[in-house]
Amino acid sequence: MPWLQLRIDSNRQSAEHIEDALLDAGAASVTFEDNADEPILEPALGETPLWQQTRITGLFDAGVDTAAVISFLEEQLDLPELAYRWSPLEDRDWEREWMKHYQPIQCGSHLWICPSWIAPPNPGAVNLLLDPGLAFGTGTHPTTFLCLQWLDSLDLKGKSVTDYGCGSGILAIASLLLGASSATCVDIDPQALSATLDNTERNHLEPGKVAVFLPEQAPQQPTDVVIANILAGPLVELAPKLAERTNPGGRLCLSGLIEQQAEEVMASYADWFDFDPPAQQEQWVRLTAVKR
Ligand SMILES: C[S@@+](CC[C@H](N)C(=O)[O-])C[C@H]1O[C@@H](n2cnc3c(N)ncnc32)[C@H](O)[C@@H]1O
Repeated sequence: MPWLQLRIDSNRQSAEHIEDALLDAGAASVTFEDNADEPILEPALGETPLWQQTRITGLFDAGVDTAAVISFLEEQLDLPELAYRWSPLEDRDWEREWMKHYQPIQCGSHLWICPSWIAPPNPGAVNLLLDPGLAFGTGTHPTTFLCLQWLDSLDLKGKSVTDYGCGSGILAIASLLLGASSATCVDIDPQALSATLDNTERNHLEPGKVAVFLPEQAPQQPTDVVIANILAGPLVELAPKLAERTNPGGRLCLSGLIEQQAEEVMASYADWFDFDPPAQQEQWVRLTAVKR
C-alpha cells in the first residue's frame, strides 16, 4: 500500500499536542526530528531558538481524505491556517526511509552516537546508543555535535559533570561513557528529565551515576565540568549560577549561540572564566573556558 506523509513544522512545546491530533486524525505513525533545516538570521539573545523547532511527520494511508485531515487538525489545534506539506512515500521502504536519516555519527577520536537499530560500526569505540525522541539531542545538530567533540577531547576520568539543559541527556551520558564519575542533569522540561533517565538505562549506566532535576530543585554543589547547550539569552542570564556550579580550575562549555552573540556571552562570564578560542560549525559557535 502506498502512503502519504504529512509534515508539520512546529515549536517543540506544541509537538506532543500535534502528535495526539495526528493520531486522532488516523495517522498510522508519527515521528519527530530536530528541525535544523532553516537558516538562522540574527536572533536577538532571547529569541526563539532554532533548536526548539521540531518537524512532526504523520504517515497516512494514500486513500485518506487529505482535506478532511487538515480541517480536523486546524480545528483540534485551533490553528485556522496550519503550515503543512503532504508528500507521497513508497510502500516498500517507508520505515527504512525514515530510519535512514539516523546514521551513526563519530564525534572525535573515541565517541560515536549510534541509533539502537544499527550495529555500531566501530565496536571498540565509546558507543552511545540513542534513538530520536521528543527531547532535543540526537547529535545531528551542530550545537550538540560541537559539545560532544569537546567532551571527547577531555580526560574525564573521575570528573563530576553538570549538564544544564540536558534534553535527551546525550551530553551527560557521553561524559559518563567517557569516564566521568557522576552527572547532574537539569532541565526546565520534565519530559527531558525522563528521556535522560531512559537513555541512561539504554546505555547500561548505573542509575545512581545520573541525577535529574528541575532548575529550582537542583543542588548548588559545584562540579568539575559544566556544559550548557541552551540559547544565548538564557546563557547570559545563567552566568552567575553556572559559575557557582563550576569548581575552581573546572571547565565550562557553552553552546547554542551564533557568531554575532559570542562576545556578549563571553563578557557575561568574564568575571570568573578564561576563554579558549571559540570553535564553530556552520553558523553555530561553541565557547569553552577554565574557571579561575
Ligand atoms: C538545545 S537543547 C540541548 C539538549 C542537549 N543538552 C543537547 O546538547 O543536545 C536545550 C535544552 O535546554 C532546556 N532549557 C531551556 N532553557 C533552560 C533553562 N533556563 N534552564 C534549564 N534548561 C533549559 C530545554 O528544555 C532543552 O531541553
